[in-house]
Amino acid sequence: MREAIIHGPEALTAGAVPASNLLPLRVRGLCLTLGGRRILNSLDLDLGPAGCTVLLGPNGAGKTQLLKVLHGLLEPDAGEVDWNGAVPGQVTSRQALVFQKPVLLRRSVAANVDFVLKSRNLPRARRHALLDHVGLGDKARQPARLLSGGEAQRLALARALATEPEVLFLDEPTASLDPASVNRIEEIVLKAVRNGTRVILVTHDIGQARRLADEIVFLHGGRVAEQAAADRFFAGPRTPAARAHVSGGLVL
Ligand SMILES: Nc1ncnc2c1ncn2[C@@H]1O[C@H](COP(=O)(O)OP(=O)(O)OP(=O)(O)O)[C@@H](O)[C@H]1O
Repeated sequence: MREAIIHGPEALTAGAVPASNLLPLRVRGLCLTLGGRRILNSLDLDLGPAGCTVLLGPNGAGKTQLLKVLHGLLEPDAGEVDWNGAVPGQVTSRQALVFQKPVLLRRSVAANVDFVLKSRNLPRARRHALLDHVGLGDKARQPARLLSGGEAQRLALARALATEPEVLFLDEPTASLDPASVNRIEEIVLKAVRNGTRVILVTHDIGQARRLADEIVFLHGGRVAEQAAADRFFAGPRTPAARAHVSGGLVL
């Protein structure tokens, strides 16, 4: 388990957010059908107030679709999503979602951040600190389309952090990045968690899950098959599907 969340001077310089009022999250009986197939099947989930929850599960388990439903981008067929008394559509602006393939404007790095700041009526002066925070301070004038994959992902994170989200959803933020880029992004994520942002992250990288997670949620068959503190989970998953997944086996 990582160290406790710090609300200290570092938090003030790196875009601290106050402890979220959006948690706890309570999900009951969530059902989602896409293309005639049941993706989420009476899924129940409870998330506590702080830290980093990592969603694990085989390809097609429904991790991305679950993030979209929690963030209010997809309407479920049935079930209840309760962000501490609010439905997803009411709280989308207090959350941010970063996709595996970041969606960036075909403008400069700086303009990408400015766009988000302006849309939220936040001071443009914050841009400098945000780009420094993600290690892109020297690339502000560069067109975003010329960034490497890791740099583009860090710009996407800067844009997400610019809104000071209470909840940050990250969908495979380091897929296909080299180890140095993975490290840099993990550092940014850890800082966000320390600063009080509630992080919900999808990954297939078991090492990353061990490094970042306070808690693991394992999805299988459209449901939460297992949920446990990360230490407990990695000491020995209790379900056969999670055991197979962690050990690299085929999950049926
Ligand atoms: N618009 C759609 N229409 C039909 N099926 C869809 C649609 N979007 C997603 N799906 C299906 O929903 C299932 C769950 O998709 P999802 O992307 O949530 O999986 P995942 O757990 O994130 O997988 P991966 O680990 O491969 O990213 C997949 O079988 C996918 O093909």
